[in-house]
Amino acid sequence: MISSLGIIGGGVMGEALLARLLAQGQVAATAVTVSEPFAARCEFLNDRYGVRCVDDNAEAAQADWVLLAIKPQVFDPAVAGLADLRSDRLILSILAGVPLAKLEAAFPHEAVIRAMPNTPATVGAGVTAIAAGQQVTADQLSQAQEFFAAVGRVVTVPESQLDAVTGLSGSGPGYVALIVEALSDGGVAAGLPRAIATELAIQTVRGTAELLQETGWHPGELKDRVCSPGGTTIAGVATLEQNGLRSALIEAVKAAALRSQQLG
Ligand SMILES: NC(=O)C1=CN([C@@H]2O[C@H](COP(=O)(O)OP(=O)(O)OC[C@H]3O[C@@H](n4cnc5c(N)ncnc54)[C@H](OP(=O)(O)O)[C@@H]3O)[C@@H](O)[C@H]2O)C=CC1
Ligand SMILES: O=C(O)[C@@H]1CCC=N1
Repeated sequence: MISSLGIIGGGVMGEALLARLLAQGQVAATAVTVSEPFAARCEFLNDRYGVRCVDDNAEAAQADWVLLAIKPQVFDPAVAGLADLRSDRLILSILAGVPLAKLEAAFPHEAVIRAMPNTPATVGAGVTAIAAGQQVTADQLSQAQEFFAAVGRVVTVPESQLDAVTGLSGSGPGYVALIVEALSDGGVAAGLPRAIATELAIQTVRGTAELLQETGWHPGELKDRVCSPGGTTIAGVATLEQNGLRSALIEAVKAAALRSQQLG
């Protein structure tokens, strides 16, 4: 159980993590302080989750655990003055691109973890990659793994891989949402009602992911199993290849990884 948690930035990801940590009993609402400049948002978080929400980052940063969930672009002003408040906190950052060196320079006396979760965290189906800073003990690393396990799977990676993680799984839900929307559009173009087309698209993506995960099949093997000789799927696959689906996705991950580097 987390003794006290401060969340700096009560936006999409701050709320996603908060909601799941509360639901999993990893922290009590009375032990959480969120700092968030947007008053209406603060009121919402307070009403919905029973946590204290303030517009002063220094208040949230008094906690034993501090989760940085602000945009990378406001990192410097958001953490200014927070280093000297305490010297024994565990600092967790989910900021895209911001490297451990910069985080450790901002919190020089403390253990810092850089992490990259993703939005399916909202429903406990996320995946988070984490990398530990120089002052993190084995105990703190396993506590951080448990923290992010509240929102899905956790992998530990060298920090050098975190921008690539950001390009793939951090940003990936955006790509998959686009794919689902396009599949639904295709269904509508082929004559389906929109609601049915979207339901079929979502369940197809979900079922395919579950099948791959449960069987451990290589994705190519699954593709081969779906393609009947001279059938429908190979006609669709050939069209995807002509239109560059694979290279579009590869380039998307590379572009997002590069952008993550630039944000740091
Ligand atoms: N969205 C995603 O899928 C993922 C995001 N991330 C990372 O998580 C972080 C947060 O992203 P996300 O939740 O999407 O962003 P949001 O914009 O939804 O959340 C950031 C929150 O921080 C608030 N804020 C702005 N300035 C300050 C400040 N100086 N002090 C305290 N709070 C401030 C914002 O308020 P206001 O709106 O009023 O400006 C906003 O509510 C980013 O660093 C991002 O890289 C990581 C993984 C996935
Ligand atoms: O788009 C972004 O910058 C953030 C980081 C990963 C997902 N969303």
